[in-house]
Amino acid sequence: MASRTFVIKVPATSANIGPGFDVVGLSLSLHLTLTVVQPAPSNGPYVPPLLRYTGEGAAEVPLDAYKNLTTRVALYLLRCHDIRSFPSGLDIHVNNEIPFGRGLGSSGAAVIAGVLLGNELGGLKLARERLLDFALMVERHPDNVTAALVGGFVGSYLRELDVAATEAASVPLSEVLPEFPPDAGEDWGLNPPVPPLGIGHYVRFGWSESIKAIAIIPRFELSTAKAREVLPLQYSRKDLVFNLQRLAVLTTALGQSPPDPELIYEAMKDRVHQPYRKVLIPGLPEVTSSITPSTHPGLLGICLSGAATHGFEAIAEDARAIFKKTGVEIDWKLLTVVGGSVVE
Ligand SMILES: Nc1ncnc2c1ncn2[C@@H]1O[C@H](COP(=O)(O)OP(=O)(O)OP(=O)(O)O)[C@@H](O)[C@H]1O
Ligand SMILES: N[C@@H](CCO)C(=O)O
Repeated sequence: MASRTFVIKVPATSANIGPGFDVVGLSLSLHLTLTVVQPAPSNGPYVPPLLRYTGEGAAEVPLDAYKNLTTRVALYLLRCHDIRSFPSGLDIHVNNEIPFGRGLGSSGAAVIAGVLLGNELGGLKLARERLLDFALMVERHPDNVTAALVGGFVGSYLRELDVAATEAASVPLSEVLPEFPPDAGEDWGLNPPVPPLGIGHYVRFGWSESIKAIAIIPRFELSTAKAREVLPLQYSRKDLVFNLQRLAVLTTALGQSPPDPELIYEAMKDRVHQPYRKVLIPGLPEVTSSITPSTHPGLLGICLSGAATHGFEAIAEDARAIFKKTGVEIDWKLLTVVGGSVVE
């Protein structure tokens, strides 16, 4: 095999879109891009991968391929297919536009980049559905990873697995992606847990081209793990029905042209996660209640992330002013909905 270069491009995502907690996701126009040079096989000594990284997170992300999330996921895929190590002399340049821990799916993108990388390096030719199984062994809620893989406005569910498959899919993350000792090199890791078939299933909804996303990005990180810790384990029937009613309307309403602001604004309300997360994001309740389609024409809905057709700057600047009162500085970006991951 001759030396080859390929590029993996994975979009950012926003999950939940209000009421669709752990169900819906949207791929957005910021990207994690890997440029990979895979040299022709040679008989020389084994050369470990060289990982270089620019952009968001460059100062904190590990550059050891046995510790970095993307390359560990790639290695997991390879080991599940009896390929014990990265090919010799691999050169990976990562350029990342997705800020970490700000609700734009940076970890989901890193995981999807990893499954696509493993698939390419091993020549595995796995179908998208199977790649999703591997991603779901690492990131266990499907909304971000599915939207990052397939692109667009996507709804997904995790299939109810039989007992053996449930056990196989529930192994601790430390067994799926163990911490590699620095010098583990080629011999590490026997029998990684192979994902059951068909864990996640999805459908793509329509998305009206006139709708853009205003990502309001606080200048602090909030890890998904922390944001999940504050959620209750049980909900009332009233709150459950509140969300189901809105989600059912929202999935179609966002695909209609022209979009109906009153319908969408109400359909983006949520009682499952946002009310509990307001303690972690001061200013959120005021932003979601005081910026409305009547005060800000063009606004369609606002959630932990928001959507509009026009009037973007006024919406974002008013959100900035509200957050500022609570001591939170923000940046904002106008993003479009883009296609899924590509390998070129
Ligand atoms: N490109 C990357 N390469 C390596 N590790 C990454 C990369 N992107 C994210 N990570 C890891 O994922 C962590 C962030 O994940 P987390 O799930 O907390 O937030 P998020 O994915 O940005 O937000 P959310 O899931 O709420 O949309 C980072 O701190 C880092 O450890
Ligand atoms: N649905 C998840 C997405 C975060 O990545 C959550 O809200 O915790």
